[in-house]
Amino acid sequence: MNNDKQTFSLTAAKVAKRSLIEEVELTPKPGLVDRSNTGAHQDLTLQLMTTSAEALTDTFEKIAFISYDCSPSSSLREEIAAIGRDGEKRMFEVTGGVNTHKGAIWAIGLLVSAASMGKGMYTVEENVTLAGELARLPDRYCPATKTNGGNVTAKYGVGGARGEAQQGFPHITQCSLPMLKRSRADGLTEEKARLNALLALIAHLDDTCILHRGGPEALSFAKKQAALFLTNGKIDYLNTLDEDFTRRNISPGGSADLLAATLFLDKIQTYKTEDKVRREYEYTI
Ligand SMILES: CC(C)(COP(=O)(O)OP(=O)(O)OC[C@H]1O[C@@H](n2cnc3c(N)ncnc32)[C@H](O[C@H]2O[C@H](COP(=O)(O)OP(=O)(O)OP(=O)(O)O)[C@@H](O)[C@H]2O)[C@@H]1O)[C@@H](O)C(=O)NCCC(=O)NCCS
Ligand SMILES: Nc1ncnc2[nH]cnc12
Repeated sequence: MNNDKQTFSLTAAKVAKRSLIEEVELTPKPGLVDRSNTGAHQDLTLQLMTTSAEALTDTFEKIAFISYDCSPSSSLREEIAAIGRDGEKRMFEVTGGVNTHKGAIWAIGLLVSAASMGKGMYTVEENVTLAGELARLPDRYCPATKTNGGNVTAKYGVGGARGEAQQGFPHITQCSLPMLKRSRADGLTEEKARLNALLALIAHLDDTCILHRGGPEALSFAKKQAALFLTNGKIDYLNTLDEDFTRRNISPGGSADLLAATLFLDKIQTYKTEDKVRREYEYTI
């Protein structure tokens, strides 16, 4: 039993880290850091994002470990929040104060917890439902600090990262995951399937990162351009979008986080079926 708990916790953490790295390496992404450029960011690099992802493995492992075979409860919510905040601290330490993965720690942290509650056996629907339940529980120790997301959610009446989780990640279940699966079923490469999934998120998400930088006009521009890409589907068009987003200082950082969360959910599904040797080999990287 303890062995299973340790194995799953380590596996979930490695899957989480890998999902973060796959997200940042996916290229070309509009306005975001990728293998070609740093998009609309002056303080982020591919190396910094990778270092940040690697430093977070331990956070995800701890979250999985304390959640294993549990049910959502106020005490679990508060324990996870404390580990998540330590993770944010670690992220800021290794990045020299740059916010690389705050939204991802939140979203993937909750999903790691849910997956671990089900010992890796739950479906995507069960995982997002439990993660949502956990996110709706109060956290008495949440500091009342002002955040970019907090400012724009109040100003424009959008749900932001907190709302997305509390509603059970509707943009993952209704946009990115179906798009990822449909694109694979249509025979597209894995890279193109992931780009489609990202653009499906950008086309629909009220991303507080975009709102904070450019207000509703920037958000509406990003959504329209992403929807256009999904109808025309040409990779070249993504390079044009990358230039446009970067020039306008648009960064769909929330969509990037949710893409990583989508990849996590997609991969963790195979835990129950994959043979152990292959799994341990694959998740070592
Ligand atoms: C619930 C929290 C995530 C806190 O949320 P809040 O909205 O108050 O805080 P923010 O600091 O603004 O972080 C939210 C980040 O979430 C991403 N995001 C945005 N919109 C959405 C959305 N609709 N759905 C899901 N996720 C979304 C986004 O992350 C990306 O942007 C980050 C860069 O943002 P920022 O620092 O603002 O950067 P710049 O634009 O460059 O700003 P300046 O330089 O101009 O200042 C980057 O991380 C991207 O990945 C949002 O930024 C959560 O933190 C919380 O409450 N935690 C407590 C601990 C806890 O309970 N944990 C439990 C689970 S572990
Ligand atoms: N690839 C990326 N570029 C910029 N911000 C991000 N936040 C999460 N992933 C990101």
